[in-house]
Amino acid sequence: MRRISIFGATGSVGANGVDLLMQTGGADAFDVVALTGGRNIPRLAQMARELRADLAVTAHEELLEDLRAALAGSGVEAAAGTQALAEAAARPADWVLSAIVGAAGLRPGLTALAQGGTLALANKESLVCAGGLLRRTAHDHRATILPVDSEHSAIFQCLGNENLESVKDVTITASGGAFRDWPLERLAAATVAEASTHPNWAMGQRITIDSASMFNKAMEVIETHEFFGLPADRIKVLVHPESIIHALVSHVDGGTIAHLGAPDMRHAIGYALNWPHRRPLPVAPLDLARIGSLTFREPDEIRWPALRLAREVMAAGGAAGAVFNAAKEQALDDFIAGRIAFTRMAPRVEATLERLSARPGFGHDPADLDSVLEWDRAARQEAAA
Ligand SMILES: NC(=O)C1=CN([C@@H]2O[C@H](COP(=O)(O)OP(=O)(O)OC[C@H]3O[C@@H](n4cnc5c(N)ncnc54)[C@H](OP(=O)(O)O)[C@@H]3O)[C@@H](O)[C@H]2O)C=CC1
Ligand SMILES: CC(=O)[C@@H](O)[C@H](O)COP(=O)(O)O
Ligand SMILES: [Mn+2]
Repeated sequence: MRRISIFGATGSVGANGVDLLMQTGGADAFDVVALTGGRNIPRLAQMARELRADLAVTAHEELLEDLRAALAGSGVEAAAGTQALAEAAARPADWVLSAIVGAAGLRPGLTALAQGGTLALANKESLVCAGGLLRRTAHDHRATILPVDSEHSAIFQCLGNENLESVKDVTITASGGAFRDWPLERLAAATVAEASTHPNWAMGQRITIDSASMFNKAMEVIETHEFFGLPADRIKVLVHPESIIHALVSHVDGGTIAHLGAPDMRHAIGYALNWPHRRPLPVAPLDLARIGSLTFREPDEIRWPALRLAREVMAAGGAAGAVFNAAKEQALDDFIAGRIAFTRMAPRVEATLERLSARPGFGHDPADLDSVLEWDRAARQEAAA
C-alpha cells in the first residue's frame, strides 16, 4: 500500500486531499503515515481516526493534551510542535501533500523531500521563499516535486513531455478576486470580511485575501518561474473572471494549449496523487454550454501593484523571494488584525524589499533553511515596523 502523509490536513486543500483518499478506498487502500493540523483538533482527530493514521500532529504544543484526549482509544499516536512536524515529515512516505499555509510549510516540505518520495506541493510559499533550496534538495535525494496549485498543475498537464524550447510563453489566469470590479477609491476602506470572499473558489482565508490583492497571482508568477525554470518575460497573467481556464501554454509555432476545469481542487490534488496515470476523480465534469461564455481582460497594475512587485522579485533573485513572502505574510497579518488598510499591504511589501535589498548577502540565493528563516525574520520585523 502507498504510504501517504498530509501536512495541513485540516485546511481547505488538506481536507480536499483527505476527502479524495476517503472516496478512493480510505484506510483500506492507503497506509496513512501522518496527518497534521493547527488549531482544529476535532477535525484532525476525526480525520486521523477515519484514515487510521499512525500519527497526528498539531503545530501547537499547548494543544497536545487536547489532541491526546480526542484520539483516546484510537491507537493513533499524538504529537505537537514545530519539531514534531519535522519528525513527522522524516517518517518515510511515498506521497506527501504539502498543504500548510505560509512559510511554516517549508521545513516539513524540505524534510519530506530528504526522504526521497514525492512532494505534492500546494504550499506555494515554499517555492517563493526557497525555490533553489527546494529544487536542490529534491535533486540530491532523488525526490519528485509535483505541482498542486491549480494553475501549475494546469501548466504541467499542458506541457506534457514538451521541451521548454518549443514554449513561447505561459499564461496563468487570475479571477481578479473580491474587488475586481470595485472602483479604485473604495479599496482603502475594504474590510477583512469583504476581502475574504472569493468569486469562484472555496479556500482558506489567507489565500482568499491574497487573491483580492493579487498577491496570490504575484506569488504564482514567481512559483511558475521557480518550478518550471521559465524566465520572467515568458510568464503572463490574464484576468479571467470565471476561473474555468487555469493556464495556457503557447508554442513557438503559434498554437496554444489550455487547461480547463471546474474550480475544484480535487482535480489538481487527484492528478498529483495518480500521476503519471489518470484515474477517475469525484470532480463535476465541465459543462461549457451551461457556462456559455468565458471572458478575459488585461491585468491592471494600478489596481494590483503586487504583479509589478513579482517581476521586481524575479529580477532581483537571491533572498528577494524570502523577503517578499515574509513581508506579504506580515502585511496580511496586519490587515487581518485591523492594523493597516487593504491598500497599505503592497506599499509595506515594496518598502521592505527596498530596505532589505541594501543588506549584505541579499543578492545571494539562501544556501540553507536557516538562512531562509533569517531573511524571513528580518523581513517580518521590517514590515511590521
Ligand atoms: N485553498 C486552496 O484551494 C488552495 C491553496 N493553495 C495553497 O495551499 C496552502 C494551504 O492553503 P489553504 O488550504 O487554503 O489554507 P487553510 O488556512 O485552509 O489551511 C492551512 C492548514 O495549515 C495549518 N496551519 C496553519 N498555520 C500553521 C502553522 N504555523 N504550522 C503548521 N500548520 C499550520 C492549518 O491548521 P488549522 O486549520 O487546524 O489551524 C491548516 O491545516 C497555501 O500555501 C495556499 O497558498 C494553493 C492552491 C489552492
Ligand atoms: C485554486 C487556486 O489555485 C487558487 O490559487 C486560485 O487560483 C485563486 O484564485 P485567483 O485566480 O483569484 O488568485
Ligand atoms: Mn492557484
